[in-house]
Amino acid sequence: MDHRLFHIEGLIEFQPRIFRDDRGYFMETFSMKWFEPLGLRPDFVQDNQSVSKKGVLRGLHFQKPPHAQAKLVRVTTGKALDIAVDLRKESPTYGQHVACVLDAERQNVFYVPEGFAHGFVALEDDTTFLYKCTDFYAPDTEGGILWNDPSLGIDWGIAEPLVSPKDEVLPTLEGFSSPF
Ligand SMILES: Cc1cn([C@H]2C[C@H](O)[C@@H](COP(=O)(O)OP(=O)(O)O[C@H]3O[C@H](C)C(=O)[C@H](O)[C@H]3O)O2)c(=O)[nH]c1=O
Repeated sequence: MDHRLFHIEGLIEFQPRIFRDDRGYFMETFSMKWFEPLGLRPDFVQDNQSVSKKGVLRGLHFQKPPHAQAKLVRVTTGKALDIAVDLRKESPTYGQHVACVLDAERQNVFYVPEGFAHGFVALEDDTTFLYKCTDFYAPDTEGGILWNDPSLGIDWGIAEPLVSPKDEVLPTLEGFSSPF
């Protein structure tokens, strides 16, 4: 299992091995063996799936403690630009982000620990986004950051994404008090 770390501590991109043959392909899409050598053992309790048209942007979301979620995200059809923003108050990279392109060709997988706002924009139609979460859905604890907050400096690669009304009114980082 190849993996890549980033300048923001805790974020990991995994590249599972894809066994292709004349039938198609086989791959392991998650294994705790990816995490144990890194000293991690995330307790995933819920799987989610969404399908998005090209240009749909979902995020930047998080759940507040005690229902904060670490996520393991991947794309099984289409392509997405995935974004994780560090909201850990004590982190030297607070407010910084990592962008990771997820696509059905590479079948790469991105791990986002607790303490991050997470979102993605679909770069192709019918982008199927799957993710494992380490806590259950807790709508009363949902929070978020505005996707185009200038202070984040995120290049989403799409000028006018399709954003839900709920996401369009999320707060900017300025004046935001992180719960992490
Ligand atoms: C997240 C979630 C939602 N729902 C229901 C609530 C709504 O009636 C409906 C759509 O929810 P929402 O518009 O919040 O879906 P997204 O905008 O894709 O939200 C996700 O967007 C970004 C990418 C994330 O990382 C989060 O996991 C998640 O917030 O599904 C559930 O029943 N369970 C859930 O875990």
